[in-house]
Amino acid sequence: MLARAVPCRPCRLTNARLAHTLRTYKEDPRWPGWEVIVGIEVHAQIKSRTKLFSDALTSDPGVSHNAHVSAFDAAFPGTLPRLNPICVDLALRTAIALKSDVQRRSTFDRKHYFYSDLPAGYQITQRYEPIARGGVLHLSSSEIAVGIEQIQLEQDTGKSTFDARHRVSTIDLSRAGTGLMEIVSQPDMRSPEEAAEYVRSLQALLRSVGSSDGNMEQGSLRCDVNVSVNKPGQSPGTRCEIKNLNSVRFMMAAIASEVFRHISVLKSGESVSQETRGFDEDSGVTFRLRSKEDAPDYRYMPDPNLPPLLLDTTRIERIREAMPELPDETRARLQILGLSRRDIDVLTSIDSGWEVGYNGEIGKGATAYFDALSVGRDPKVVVNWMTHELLGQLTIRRKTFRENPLSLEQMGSLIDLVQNGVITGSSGKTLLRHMLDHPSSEMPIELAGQLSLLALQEGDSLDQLCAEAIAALPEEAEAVRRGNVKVLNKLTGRVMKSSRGTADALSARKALERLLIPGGANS
Ligand SMILES: Nc1ncnc2c1ncn2[C@@H]1O[C@H](COP(=O)(O)OP(=O)(O)OP(=O)(O)O)[C@@H](O)[C@H]1O
Ligand SMILES: [Mg+2]
Ligand SMILES: [Mg+2]
Repeated sequence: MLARAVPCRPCRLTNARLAHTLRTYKEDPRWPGWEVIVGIEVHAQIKSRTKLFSDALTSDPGVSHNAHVSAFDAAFPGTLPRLNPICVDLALRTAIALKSDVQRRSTFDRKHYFYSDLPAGYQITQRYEPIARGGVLHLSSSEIAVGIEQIQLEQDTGKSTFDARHRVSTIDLSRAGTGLMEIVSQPDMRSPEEAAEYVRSLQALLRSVGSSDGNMEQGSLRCDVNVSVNKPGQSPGTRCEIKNLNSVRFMMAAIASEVFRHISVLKSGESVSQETRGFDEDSGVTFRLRSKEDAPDYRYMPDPNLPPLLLDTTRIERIREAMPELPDETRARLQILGLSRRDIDVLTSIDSGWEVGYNGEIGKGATAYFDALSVGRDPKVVVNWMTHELLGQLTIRRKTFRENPLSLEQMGSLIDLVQNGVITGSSGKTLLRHMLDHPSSEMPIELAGQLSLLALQEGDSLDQLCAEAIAALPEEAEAVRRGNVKVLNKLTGRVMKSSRGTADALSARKALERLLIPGGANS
């Protein structure tokens, strides 16, 4: 019975995982008669100021070569690792957010291989006893839950670059030793789209807990994708692993290309052999790196310099209590406020920096900005201004939300001016564009005055504009006088145009009626 399923080691089958295994097969028109299974290993760089086992600073992309390297990162003999507690705390935040089972005792192993960007000749990882096991990630825009197999801490490598012109390889150790979390999923995805959704949901989750900035383009999140193909109802096929995919788009293309390759191998009567493959971004196909037979022997062994990591309940509970709101909780809350799914998608997917920093302080995130703006204001009005106007105008200017120059006070006051009829909606938009083009600390009300954008109230100046419109369009005015009120729209349009949007359409229409139809309803 499902509810009684007992977790088993080493990969704990949670109830969610078991329930998911029972997912019904849905035919995909791209590959009718075949079922696709995808499991993903994500390497996420831990957002810590210093490295996993040394005091050297972690680096942003673009930092000069070998700028941040300690003697330990360069594998000087006699240097010893010292575990960075911040990296552990951030991995714990991730584990708790993924409902993973934090292990009270975990250990570190050496994975040996020879490569020029790995000065020690081994990488420290957690092969046998990872920091967390099990867990689940609910995909944001579907009902699907993907099981998590385990989360392990490990070191990143350096970077080697081959300069073909000068025929030299350069080694940059600034990245060497940066903390990574390897998050291994269960094979629970069934299409390239679900894989993409998994990665995006995971990115959102990591950002919300502040444990990684999860940026694939900048290399702070990298994916290895495992793909297999089987006939529906049969057991899973042999998996091939595609290494080091650095964009969601390429990952989807790599999965599709691999699925077609497996199908053609199987159709030709042969069997798929387990391989590690790469993805060629130009041709859009995967290529063989090595087969299972020539897989390297990593000679795993416990690292003798690192004692087991023992975590007491107090430390785990302290972190659990300080957990910020998670993306699915945010979505549920925004839904209750009456926001549409589309608006929620936009708001929560904006690359806006830190929703919540490591110390729990609110950053300049889009949802935090929205939350602060909607205090005392209609959330639907606020989200409209944010998603349609502010984001729209930022996008036109090729700016991200991080570069939004409008303070909360300025944006809030702009919304209030429009809501209270001090400026019209169209003047509000003009003002917003002006404030984006000329960032300053001036408040919108002052700027509206300087730019003559204050709404024309009913009275002399509006009447003046109406009189001018009547003089400019005598035939239309006559038609209205004869009772054809439809033509009022044209005259109203004229007034709006000459007022440069500062006239309110309804007031202008009323004023025109009063001037043209004496004794009419509005006189
Ligand atoms: N039949 C399958 N089809 C697709 N994916 C699978 C299948 N079986 C397992 N997987 C996925 O393969 C991945 C295996 O990752 P794991 O880190 O455990 O081992 P590995 O790839 O052998 O080791 P390494 O970390 O050295 O790459 C998991 O994400 C798992 O979900
Ligand atoms: Mg792995
Ligand atoms: Mg792997």
